[in-house]
Amino acid sequence: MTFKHAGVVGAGAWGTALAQVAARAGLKVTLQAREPEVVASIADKRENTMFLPGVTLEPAITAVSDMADLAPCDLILAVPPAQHLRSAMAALAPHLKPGAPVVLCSKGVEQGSLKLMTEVAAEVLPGVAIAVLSGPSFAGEVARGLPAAATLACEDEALGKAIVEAVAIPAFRPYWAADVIGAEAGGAVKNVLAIACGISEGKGLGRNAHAALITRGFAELTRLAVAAGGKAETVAGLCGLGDLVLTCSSSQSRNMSVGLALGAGQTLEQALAGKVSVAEGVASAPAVRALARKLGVETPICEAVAAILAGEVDVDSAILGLLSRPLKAE
Ligand SMILES: NC(=O)c1ccc[n+]([C@@H]2O[C@H](COP(=O)([O-])OP(=O)(O)OC[C@H]3O[C@@H](n4cnc5c(N)ncnc54)[C@H](O)[C@@H]3O)[C@@H](O)[C@H]2O)c1
Ligand SMILES: O=P(O)(O)OC[C@H](O)CO
Repeated sequence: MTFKHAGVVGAGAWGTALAQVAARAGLKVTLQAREPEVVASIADKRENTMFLPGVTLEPAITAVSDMADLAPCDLILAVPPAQHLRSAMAALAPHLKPGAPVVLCSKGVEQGSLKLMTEVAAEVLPGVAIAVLSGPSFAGEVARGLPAAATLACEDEALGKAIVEAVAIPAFRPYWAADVIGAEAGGAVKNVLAIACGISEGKGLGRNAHAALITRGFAELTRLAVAAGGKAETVAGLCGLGDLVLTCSSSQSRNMSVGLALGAGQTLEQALAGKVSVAEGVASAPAVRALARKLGVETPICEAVAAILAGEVDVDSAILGLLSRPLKAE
């Protein structure tokens, strides 16, 4: 099984960076953008000035507006924000080449339905082979060719390894795993935990608190992934622990940045003002909280983030609440 032509749905920072990777891996790439100005800037300047400025795009990338232009693609990378995956895949469905697999690259849990991305895709694209790409990967670094590694999860081992072969380059190393649920759960929950780490940093709570949040947050992420049907060993890899460490450790993260602003005393509205890019943890926090409750999983840090974002509790009270929890075995 080989692929020649990748279609990328969503030309935000990550969709554009993945288009770069696919082009560098030797694929022809059609990048579908929602914004006409993105299509124009790629055509005119070879640059996505709105979402990934400062990176010259590979000649093999063509930007289009119309989903129908993805009809010849034999491999699809789906990279819209998580809350728009359903509508984007519904728009793609009539144009999807028969047999073309779809790799889900969005990180989040759908509000309302509380569904993971593979569950959403299974509903909108019945019968289509699905894979998940997730891991520690800031788009700007990947697009500039700095080294990164990620998990490429696909239940069908032969297909998963064929996708790995198709998109791998020395500077972007996907590792195959069978466990799609573990891979996507890690990416969804780490965004919520990164907001918590940002709040801690913004409040000046210190490095000890930061390490405790990452570690106890990882316990929450693991519990939720396992309860959802994933495996603990999957989230101990790039798509879970790896991405959690990255996202909780850098102000390059949009999620951590929102937390930093909240911790410094801004309102959520102020923290998000003027941003064209998406901080997925903001939309996913209430869904992660509701999903954890539904599955009977204790996630006190995600609960605290969801409560702060919803305005149910202020930052100081939420921190006090976490520090006052009953002591227990690790
Ligand atoms: N940026 C990264 O470093 C990175 C890395 C890995 C994964 N991701 C994930 O990739 C996904 C996309 O993030 P991004 O960083 O590429 O986006 P972005 O923040 O750079 O851009 C916003 C995206 O949202 C789209 N959008 C806005 N409103 C929309 C609507 N109503 N319907 C459909 N699409 C809409 C825009 O077209 C654009 O593609 C997210 O789930 C994110 O977690 C991002
Ligand atoms: O900027 P963030 O917080 O959306 O994180 C980007 C990627 O998910 C990091 O792997």
